Amino acid sequence: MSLLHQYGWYPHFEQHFISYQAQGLSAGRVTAIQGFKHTLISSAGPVEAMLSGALLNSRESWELPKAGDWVAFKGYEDQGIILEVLPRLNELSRKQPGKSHEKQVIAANIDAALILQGLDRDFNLMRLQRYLQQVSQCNIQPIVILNKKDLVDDPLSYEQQVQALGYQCPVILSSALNPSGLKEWAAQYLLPGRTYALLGSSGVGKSTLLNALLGAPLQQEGAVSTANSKGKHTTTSRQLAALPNGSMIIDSPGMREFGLTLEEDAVVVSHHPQIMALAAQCRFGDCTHQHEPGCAVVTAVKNGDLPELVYRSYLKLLREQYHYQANATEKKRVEKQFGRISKQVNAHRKNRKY
Ligand SMILES: Nc1nc2c(ncn2[C@@H]2O[C@H](COP(=O)(O)OP(=O)(O)OP(=O)(O)O)[C@@H](O)[C@H]2O)c(=O)[nH]1
Ligand SMILES: [Zn+2]
Repeated sequence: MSLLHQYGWYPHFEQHFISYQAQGLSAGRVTAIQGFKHTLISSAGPVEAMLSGALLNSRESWELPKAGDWVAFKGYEDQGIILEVLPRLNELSRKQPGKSHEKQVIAANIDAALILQGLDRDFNLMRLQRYLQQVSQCNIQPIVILNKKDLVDDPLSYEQQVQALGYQCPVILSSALNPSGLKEWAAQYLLPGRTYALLGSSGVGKSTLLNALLGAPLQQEGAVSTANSKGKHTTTSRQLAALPNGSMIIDSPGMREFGLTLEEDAVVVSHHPQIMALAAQCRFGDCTHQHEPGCAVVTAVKNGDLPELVYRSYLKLLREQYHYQANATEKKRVEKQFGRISKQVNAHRKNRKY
């Protein structure tokens, strides 16, 4: 297998690359970015590349190469100039914090996202659900990893709580401190030639996990710079790391700041399987599942058929979405409505005494 195929060179990229190949360009995948320096892996091995001026000046920042992107570049020995980014299969993106219109792409061409939570104080179903929704919206398959299982007596109960959310995704109980257990689930879920994004709050064990999977601490690729008389370390860390079994994990700094904000045009409801299934039975096709008569979602919450947590999380996401989109008057109306719904749910809960 060629080096490119080992790094996830799917037919999709191959097809889009044909015209660039005719122009004498090479293909490479971005494994790390530091400032202007892009480290690529190409069929001839690693290449240090810069963006061409034309690319840099003609594109929005989210269109520029990110970890995991495939690019067409002009090679000069082990250096290169990136001329184009090949169309992405998907992008792990979020809305740019503060800037309401710009999206921020953190990584590209991801087969699955490893969403880590620690079974210590970090465990939070509501937050987990937000990750699940965000990742699903990006068309990326989620895999939940409940790490630090060694810290609790009943790890299975946590797994069941996650399963109850209704996402059809693997839920793995893990301890990053136990390499043999780790290798067992990794062999099952991390496949050669596939790319995984590593997500999770600070301290959940991302580095510990990645190092254990690599079998050695992730090498800092920066060396003492000879060009710099101060001998300052350049600290380029690999952002896309190849594991010994041939799978790849993207653990970029951007991922660690992955705020879970929604895309502006995202339709919240369509990414929760349980709500989606119920919505088909709502009286109105455009039901927002808040105040509408004949809403199957609200009925299911009241009957206890839909976990209240799922519904609360849906309302919260919906409210956030309005927060980004709505003008001031609209916002007030929605806030009021949200207050009313929360009260209803609380009152209902009191009646049912749970
Ligand atoms: N008990 C236990 N501790 C763990 C496990 N995995 C990681 N830890 C510990 O949790 C702490 C944080 O782990 P890291 O791997 O640094 O977490 P991280 O997610 O990389 O954190 P950031 O770099 O801040 O994003 C370290 O002290 C680890 O030794 C686990 O499975 N069980
Ligand atoms: Zn409804």
